[in-house]
Formats: sequence, structure tokens, C-alpha cells
Amino acid sequence: MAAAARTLRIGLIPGDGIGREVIPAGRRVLESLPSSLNLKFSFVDLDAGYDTFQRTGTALPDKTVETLKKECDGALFGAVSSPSTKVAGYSSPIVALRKKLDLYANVRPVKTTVGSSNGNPIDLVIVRENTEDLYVKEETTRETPEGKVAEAIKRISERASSRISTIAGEIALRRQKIRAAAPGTSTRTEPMVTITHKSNVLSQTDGLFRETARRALAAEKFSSVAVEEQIVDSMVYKLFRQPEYYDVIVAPNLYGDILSDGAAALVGSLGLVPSANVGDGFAIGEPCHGSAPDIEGKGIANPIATLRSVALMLEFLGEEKAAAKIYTAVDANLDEAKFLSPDMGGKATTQQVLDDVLKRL
Ligand SMILES: NC(=O)C1=CN([C@@H]2O[C@H](COP(=O)(O)OP(=O)(O)OC[C@H]3O[C@@H](n4cnc5c(N)ncnc54)[C@H](O)[C@@H]3O)[C@@H](O)[C@H]2O)C=CC1
Ligand SMILES: O=C(O)CCCC(=O)C(=O)O
Repeated sequence: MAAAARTLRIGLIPGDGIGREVIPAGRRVLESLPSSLNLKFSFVDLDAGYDTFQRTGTALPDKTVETLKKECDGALFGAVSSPSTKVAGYSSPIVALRKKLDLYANVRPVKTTVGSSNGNPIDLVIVRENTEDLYVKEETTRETPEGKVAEAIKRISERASSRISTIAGEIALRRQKIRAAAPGTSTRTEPMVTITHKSNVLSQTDGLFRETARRALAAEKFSSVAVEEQIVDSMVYKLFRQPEYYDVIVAPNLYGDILSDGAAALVGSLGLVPSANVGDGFAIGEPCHGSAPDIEGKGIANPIATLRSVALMLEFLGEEKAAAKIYTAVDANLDEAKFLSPDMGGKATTQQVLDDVLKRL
């Protein structure tokens, strides 16, 4: 008798702007996976974002958080339009969601299929701490005789630094295993984690991150992993000069956010780079990009970052085979370069890119 299909319930949170254009593409890909995978999906639509805030007075309704916690196996998040000026009562829902669900790792693979800006292949992962640093958002402003002074807390804890470094080491080992199983696909000989910090200036906060990361990665299970460190400003320089050198980069929250957008430029577009917000037993796939108001409503947003985020979510939910199908279909779309969206120099719409990927599934 055939084994019963596994059913995964997925929360869909499109958010604002192009989030609403790319999340439906992510759903279509899940619905179109071959039946031989024995996987079924059910979906629940959930609200969050600036539009939700304007309609309801809250950017992240309790119902969204409770439904994710009680009903869902995983989720997809599009993007939100957080204003650059303070709006009373508004706070970024994705930053809050990461904390509320304790999704402590933000895993952001950056990979070329055809070649990078310097012609060499890039295949690295940025593993970004996802719950603290300046993103605790404890800010104050006070009046002084010289004018206003604003301050923000940068919180770094041993616990969060240790667990993010451990997951970075585990990802490095997993990547090495995948490379070993496919000889000839990479010239990298050993797994490597690069710790990024600014502890030459911030000796206590980034100093704690650096020391804790060193200690976590010195564990016996990581004895085959090369551990290096790089101060974040020269990390940017080296990343742009020699991106092919890097394997896994572990970073506190803000540096990880900035480095991943920079790395996206190296592989051609923010519209290509996925992420997964990962905790123990739960993952939210989320493209690295924002709500892109400059192209919103034009139907030309690149859906590939989202499709890869779907695959990444599936990987963390233990469905590697299904993830591999999506990666292969997306890579084939990029390799053939017939249906590319405008950010990639093509003319295809979101729908045309999606249709091409679906055809390959
Ligand atoms: N996780 C989230 O929800 C995030 C939300 N944001 C929010 O997004 C809004 C806009 O932020 P920006 O700084 O403009 O960053 P952005 O990532 O939205 O856009 C930067 C540039 O990349 C392009 N781009 C982004 N995604 C693309 C895609 N899929 N296809 C083609 N081109 C794409 C945009 O058109 C724009 O030119 C802000 O309100 C910001 O707060 C920004 C980053 C993450
Ligand atoms: O705009 C927002 O609300 C979130 C911005 C934060 C961010 O860029 C990220 O964490 O990926």
C-alpha cells in the first residue's frame, strides 16, 4: 500500500507592495510539485504590514501569530512597507514575528548559476542572527542643551551568539557533505565559517559575539571546519573583491542584513536572493528584498527570490527532495535566460517567469 501523503499547512503573509505579487507565485509552485513527492499543502492567508496597520491599527495582528503557532508547519512572508519616519503605533511586523516565534537564524544563500560580476561562481550563505542586536529597537530621544540626542540599544547575548554560530557550523558541514556527494561541482576543499564583527571598536558587544562564535565553533563536531574572522568593513571589501572565497558567513543581525543585500548585487539582483527565518521546528521563507514601491503594481517583480525561499523553507521542514526540484527548475530558467524579468536584463513579467519555472517542474 502506498504511504500516506504528508500534508503541510502553510501560512501565507504577502504583506505590502510586491509581496502581494510574489507570494501567490510561491503558492503556485507548492501546488505544482509533482505528486510522486507524496506531499500535500493546505494554505491559510494571514495579514501583516503597513496596509494592515492602516486598516486595523496593528501591523501584526495576534491572529496571525496565533495561527502560525497553532495551525501551521511553516510560512511564506512577502515584504512589508515600513515607513522611514516614525508612525505612532507602527513597528515592523517581520522584525516582531522573528522574535515572537524565536526564529533565531536568518539563512541567506547567495549563489550564481551562470557567473558573477567578476566571472567566478559564487556559492555562499550568510547566517544572520535574527533576534537581537540593534533590532531589539529600544530607542530613546532626549532633549539636551545642545539639541536632541537619540540612542539605541545594541544587545548581544552569549546565548544568541552561540546558537547562531552553532547553526552556521552545522550549515558548513551540511554543505561540505553535499559537495562531497557531487564531485566536480565545486573547487572548495574544506568547509569554512567566517565570523564577521566590529570588535576593534565595539569590544563589548561585538567582542562578545566574536568570542562566543569562536568558542561555539571550537566544538569537537566542527573540527573539520576552518574558522576565520573578518571585521565587517573589510568584509564588504573582500566580499566584493573575491566573493568566490567565502562559504558560510556568520554575522550579528544588522551586519547580516547589509551584507546580504550587498551580496545580492554580486549575483545580479535582489530579486534572486532567498532567505529562511529558522527556529526549532518552524521556518518562514522570505525573499531578502523589500516591498519595492518603485515597481509595485507593474507585474514585473522577479519571483525567483520567493521561489527559492519556498525551497529553503521546505529544506528546513525536512523536504529536501521537493526543495531540490524547485532549485533545479529555477536554475534552468536562469541558465536558459529566455524568460528573465527586467531586473535581470530581460522583458518577462512575474507571471511569465513563474510559468517558465512551473513548466520545468
Ligand atoms: N523583510 C521586509 O519586509 C523588508 C521590507 N523592506 C521595506 O521595503 C520598502 C522598500 O525598501 P527599499 O529600500 O526600496 O528596498 P527594496 O528591497 O524593496 O528595493 C530595492 C531595489 O531592489 C529592487 N527589487 C527588490 N526586489 C525586487 C524583485 N523581486 N524584482 C525586481 N526588483 C526588485 C527594487 O525595485 C528597488 O529598486 C521599505 O518600506 C522597507 O522598509 C525592506 C527590506 C526588507
Ligand atoms: O522594513 C521592515 O519592516 C523590515 C526591514 C528589516 C529588513 O530589512 C530585514 O530584516 O530583512
